Amino acid sequence: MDVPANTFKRAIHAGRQQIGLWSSLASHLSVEILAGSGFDWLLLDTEHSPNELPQVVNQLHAMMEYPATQPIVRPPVNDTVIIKRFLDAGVQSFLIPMVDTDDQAAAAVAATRYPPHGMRGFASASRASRFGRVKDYYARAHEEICVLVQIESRLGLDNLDAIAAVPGVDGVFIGPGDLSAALGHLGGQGDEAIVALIEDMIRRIGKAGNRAGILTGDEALARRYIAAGCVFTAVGSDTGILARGSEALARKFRA
Ligand SMILES: O=C(O)C(=O)C[C@H](O)[C@@H](O)CO
Repeated sequence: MDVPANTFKRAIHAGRQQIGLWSSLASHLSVEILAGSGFDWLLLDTEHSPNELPQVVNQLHAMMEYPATQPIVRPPVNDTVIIKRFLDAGVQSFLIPMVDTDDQAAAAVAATRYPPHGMRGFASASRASRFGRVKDYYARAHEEICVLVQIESRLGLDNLDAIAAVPGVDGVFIGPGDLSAALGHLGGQGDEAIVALIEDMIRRIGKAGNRAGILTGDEALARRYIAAGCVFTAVGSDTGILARGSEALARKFRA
């Protein structure tokens, strides 16, 4: 058995646009429904969602029938122990929140590497190695692990170029909500000043030889960011689709 291929990592390194969706419902059933919808990736959020490791394992199982849609897990924090547990559970792509410096980005990469290249703890037979059935797992696991880091603070913005240059960082995601809040535009992800800044950040990430990502539920903004060079683009969320879609249906039958 081979190390499972990370088609998302390979696609963004090849510059192929990857369209994704945010999943915060913490449900393996909703994840299974979304995995068959045609997205390239699903973000399984454990930062802003009551979503814990056992549930994420069930969500990974639910996605296995749809290999064209790749899971990306966002841990609640940039923490070696938490990342280790998700790695052992079989997570191969991470979105690490609130990365402010190149050192923090390097620490996130190191958390996914076995010694001597990092400090990932050794598990003899975890789901990641398919319980020992992937024979060269320890030597090759890093090839199929994708580390995406989030810039979403003023300090992160100041350190953008240094963060984008960190070896092992496969992508730089811009967190529009937290970044706009940090810059005095709380709730203003769509303010033109913020949109223009994000477009410039996307271009800077590309110039640094890295790959930019973003989340926006606004179709026009998503297309602007893709035009600016965004490579992995989340275009909505399960909670948003459910809330707005159910409201629209209810309104159809209200007097
Ligand atoms: O800062 C942001 O915006 C993000 O990182 C995305 C949000 O956390 C996500 O919950 C969508 O609102």
